[in-house]
Amino acid sequence: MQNFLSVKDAVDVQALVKEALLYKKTPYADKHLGRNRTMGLLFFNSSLRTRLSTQRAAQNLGLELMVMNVGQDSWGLEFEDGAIMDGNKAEHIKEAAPVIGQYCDIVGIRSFPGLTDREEDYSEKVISQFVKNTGRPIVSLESATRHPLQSLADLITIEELKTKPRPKVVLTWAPHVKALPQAVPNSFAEWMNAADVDFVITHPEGYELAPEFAGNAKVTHNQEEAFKDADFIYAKNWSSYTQYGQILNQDPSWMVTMEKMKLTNNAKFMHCLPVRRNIVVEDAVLDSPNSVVVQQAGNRVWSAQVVMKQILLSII
Ligand SMILES: CCC[C@H](NC(=O)CCC(=O)O)C(=O)O
Ligand SMILES: NC(=O)OP(=O)(O)O
Repeated sequence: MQNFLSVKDAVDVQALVKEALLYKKTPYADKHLGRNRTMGLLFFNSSLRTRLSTQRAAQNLGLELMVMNVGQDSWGLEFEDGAIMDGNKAEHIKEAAPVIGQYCDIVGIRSFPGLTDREEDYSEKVISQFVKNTGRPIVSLESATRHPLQSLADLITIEELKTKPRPKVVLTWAPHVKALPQAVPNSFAEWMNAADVDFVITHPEGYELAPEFAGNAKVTHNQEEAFKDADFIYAKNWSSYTQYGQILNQDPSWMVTMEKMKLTNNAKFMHCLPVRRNIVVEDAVLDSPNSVVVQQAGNRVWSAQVVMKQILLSII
């Protein structure tokens, strides 16, 4: 595995899930693998789960770690080719990336989209410049359009909790107070489309995901219809892709409630976190035994660990 940017970097998704579940039973089985190797984690944006789970996974593999908040701990970075750097950015990615590659054997990058220029965001300008200039394997810690470590953890959770060979999995849009990226739903959709599940996406009009991500999913604007007989409900807010970065709808009737969960087949409730209680989902659902958001977050360790193992095997 050269980089981990999307589901396309997972040669065998089911094998990756099985390896991750094995790590869950034997977390220190490969404690030697990362000896004398260093992983750098660069955050352009906030994080709790990704920051901590990736560090834990690295420790389980014997990797040394460096963590940096780009722009706060380090210099502001310029990504424009040919830029005349007379503003507030002191360093160009063409220097920063190869220098980071001098210190780290693997580099993780979190960089959210700007949500103003769709072409720029969907060209994955930031992470692709790190791939081009670092000279080391790059692991996405959530990029402008995807969050693969989250999606792998989501699939691990569904695999360990499903009660039938092909569960019905519903990705539902929910309201939010801010314009959020499409990265988590995009990524969840492409991993579900690569898995053996009955996948349904439900959202109000105007929130269609890019076709490359929605793939063959069934899409409906009728949330109650989507919830019927569902085995997993995955809630997430995202801003419009078609009217890029816009909040078109904050209709509270799309919030996930116990009443809606009663339409399902005793479904488990999933969310990547952080979640806005009583905006995205009501307290009663999150506080119910059907919420698996903490177990799901715990699986981020095994998701990161199995990916880092594959990357280490490609560089040793
Ligand atoms: C893992 C999710 C990260 C991010 N979430 C947020 O930015 C939520 C911020 C908020 O609720 O204020 C997102 O939606 O992509
Ligand atoms: N789900 C997730 O990636 O959480 P953080 O943004 O806290 O890392």
